[in-house]
Amino acid sequence: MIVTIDGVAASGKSSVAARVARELGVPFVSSGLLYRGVARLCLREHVNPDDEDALLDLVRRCPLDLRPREQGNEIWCGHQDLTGELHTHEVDETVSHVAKHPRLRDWVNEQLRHVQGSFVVEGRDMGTAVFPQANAKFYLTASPRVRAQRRVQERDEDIGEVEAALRLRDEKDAAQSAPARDAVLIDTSNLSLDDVVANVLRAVRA
Ligand SMILES: Nc1ncnc2c1ncn2[C@@H]1O[C@H](COP(=O)(O)OP(=O)(O)O)[C@@H](O)[C@H]1O
Ligand SMILES: Nc1ccn([C@@H]2O[C@H](COP(=O)(O)OP(=O)(O)O)[C@@H](O)[C@H]2O)c(=O)n1
Repeated sequence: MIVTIDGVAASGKSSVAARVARELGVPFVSSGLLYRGVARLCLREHVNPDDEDALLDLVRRCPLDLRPREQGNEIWCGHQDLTGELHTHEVDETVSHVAKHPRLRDWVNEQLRHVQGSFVVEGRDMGTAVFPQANAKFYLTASPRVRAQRRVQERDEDIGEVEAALRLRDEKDAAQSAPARDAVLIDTSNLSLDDVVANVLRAVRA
């Protein structure tokens, strides 16, 4: 069984995916971490994120390994764990540049299609481009203000700046962020995490 949870930045995708996967007893997979991993490598190796050929060369030289773990996904590059370096301001600013290239997206999607068995997968285009055959699909949204409030609880940053950055990333990610026609849309603005998880599980089990 494959369950896809797509949605805009900070709408709750990874938190919901982790909880739903635990309830179903299956792994969860965070596709955004592969894009974040490429962005991290770009920054480290001083590669231009707008140069698709250079990005493809980079992932050939430093292949990234996405490891689904119950407590959270990990990204490794050879023997190096990059997981702790993926949610920085710099990576947030770079990642949408990396994610706009079709051949780089094909490379990411190929990694994701290697995942076997049942799983919950979250991102932007999991229910559309990558797993159109999924058994259940969800698309999470929330107002930019609410999403910014949730982010500042995790990181000590200015709420206005966080909201502006989220809106900008939504714009840059718009091309790959359309909900699947058969996805259940959930506006999480006025829902608790428990409510969202309960809604998703109810629909999956129906
Ligand atoms: N419905 C919700 N109500 C309250 N807080 C939530 C809700 N959904 C997510 N959160 C919190 O918002 C933050 C961002 O959620 P996260 O799962 O990281 O979003 P995404 O994966 O979409 O970026 C997390 O701290 C999470 O606990
Ligand atoms: N399936 C996906 C997942 C992420 N992404 C890109 O990767 C970035 C980071 O995704 P993420 O899911 O880790 O980010 P948040 O939504 O958690 O902020 C997004 O802003 C997109 O640019 C994508 O294009 N397609």
